[in-house]
Amino acid sequence: MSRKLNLAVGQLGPIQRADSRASIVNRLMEMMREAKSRGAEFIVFPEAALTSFFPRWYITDEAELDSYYEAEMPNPSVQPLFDLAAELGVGFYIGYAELAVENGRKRRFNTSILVDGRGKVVGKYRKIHLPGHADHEPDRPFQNLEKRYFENGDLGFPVYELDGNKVGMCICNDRRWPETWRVLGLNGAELVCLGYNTPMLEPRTPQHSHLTSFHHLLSVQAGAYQNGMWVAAAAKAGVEEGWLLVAHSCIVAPTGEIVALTNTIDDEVITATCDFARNREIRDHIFNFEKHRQPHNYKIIAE
Ligand SMILES: NC(=O)N[C@@H](C(=O)O)c1ccc(O)cc1
Repeated sequence: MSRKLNLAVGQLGPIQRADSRASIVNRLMEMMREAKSRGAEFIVFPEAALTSFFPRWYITDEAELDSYYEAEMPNPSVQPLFDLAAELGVGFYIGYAELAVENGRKRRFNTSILVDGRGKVVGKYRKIHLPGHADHEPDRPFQNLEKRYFENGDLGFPVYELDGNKVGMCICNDRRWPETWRVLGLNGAELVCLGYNTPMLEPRTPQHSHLTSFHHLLSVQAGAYQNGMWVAAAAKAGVEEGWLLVAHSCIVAPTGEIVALTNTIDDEVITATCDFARNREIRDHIFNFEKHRQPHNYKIIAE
């Protein structure tokens, strides 16, 4: 019998600046309960799922900036979500802004974790491709200051054993880069979890704004197909602090087919059964890496 995972994606509607961590954690818990009632064993939540997407603002006050980060994970405000995961036996992926102190230095990362069905953290990823800019650009309608507020991730693209399945992670802008998916594929991922906050308006290339959803799905479907992996992609969607974020959270099969897709811009749960035998249909044939890859011709992409 093939190995299967009943999977959910928990799309979040917007989080406004004034929303408390407790109210957000309640929304996540409600979606986790719904996922469980629909038979799911694992749920994927968005990038920066505990706060409004603060890189849209130029923040000069350090204490204010720190208030968007988690210095520990779990911490008292998110502990109820971990407790519920253990109670229901539902693991999860979640993104958050991480504040770490390493060798006496404050470090900031755009981070995600994998939590198993016992409520235990089994893996961490720090976003590698940071979009945007490091300096205030006052002519923009909103900022995209990820290069100011985060360091590039330093953990590579690890793949973790999670309740018997091989699971990798990436975050938002990472999905646009084929290298992300290929490295995860080479590392053995069977399922990749992805959270994102993507504004519909492209301030520097407004002629692409109507393509935002297309580019999102194009990237995720290509990543899944070209590496024979399942992908679960969770948006923070809807009108957040006045700006519309793309929705279209989805579960994509190793064939590149969308098997579940949200149809709102609010909190919404979608589910699908991942049959890991389907990965082999791709990886044993059209994308059989051992047989068909030609890495000596690819050196330029890693230089
Ligand atoms: N959180 C992210 O990485 N978001 C980026 C993305 O979706 O690639 C993104 C894209 C366009 C923007 O104008 C701002 C941010």
